[in-house]
Amino acid sequence: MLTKDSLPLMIGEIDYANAWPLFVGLDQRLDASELGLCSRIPAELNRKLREGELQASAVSSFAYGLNSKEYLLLPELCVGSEGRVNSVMLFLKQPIERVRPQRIAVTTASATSVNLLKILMKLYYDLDAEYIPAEPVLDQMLEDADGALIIGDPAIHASWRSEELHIIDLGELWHRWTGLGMTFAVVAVHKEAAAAFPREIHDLHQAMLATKRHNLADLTTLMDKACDELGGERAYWLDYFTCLQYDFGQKLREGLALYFRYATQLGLLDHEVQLAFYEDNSAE
Ligand SMILES: C=C(O[C@@H]1C=C(C(=O)O)C=C[C@H]1O)C(=O)O
Repeated sequence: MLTKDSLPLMIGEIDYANAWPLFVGLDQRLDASELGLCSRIPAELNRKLREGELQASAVSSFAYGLNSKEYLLLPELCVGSEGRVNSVMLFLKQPIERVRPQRIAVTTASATSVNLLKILMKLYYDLDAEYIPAEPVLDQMLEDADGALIIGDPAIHASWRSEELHIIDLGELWHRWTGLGMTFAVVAVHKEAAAAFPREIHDLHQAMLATKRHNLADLTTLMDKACDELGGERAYWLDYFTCLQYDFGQKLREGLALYFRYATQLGLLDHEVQLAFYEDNSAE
């Protein structure tokens, strides 16, 4: 049970550049006695939120689907794309039109993208592959597989040095197939935390919206940080942060609802998922 001793609430931050617009500078907008941040890869955040070590977190959209009865979505916040995402990519030794991959190594960091890959392989390509969970190290993954799914910063680095490989950008393929956006990550809050700490969750939501607006209004800070910490050119990062979408608009919500329907149809989820949003009652 959550009590006043539960403060500060712990909030999960995705440890990849794709989530920076929602998190860079966020700590300065939070009261540290109310809210603290914990930065991890998505799979760890998914687990920590489920087990109650975190009260709210950016998580894989698929993790929201698994636990949708316990979670609420914070409105107007997500990591998605309507087209190329540039960091959720399948690296293939042979073009898929020529050789159908039988064994695909998939990063253990992801939940959304691994299941998106399964959906695309089955329903778009009519292909039953074997999926082998693996650390996201391209060369190792390809030692014993026809393809490798990698997400986040490791995918960006892999894409810079994979000339001989054939790359499928999953955001782009999803958009070409469905005409919709794809939502890779959402910000979910435990229903119990939203009920017990309405003011703190209100503050978190407002701080994240303000952080997002500030970071996207001028991408200079994020581009410089990315060049310093991850390498590459400013032009690359300008394109990267411009392709990504953070507002969870209609095309991304519709895309996510369709993704959940396909996941249920294929038995990747054992229930239907409705998107349920947090409503700010903090003023009552
Ligand atoms: C856009 C991306 O989305 C990420 C993909 C996730 C997943 O597949 O579970 C989780 C969080 C997102 O930040 C990326 O990895 O680059």
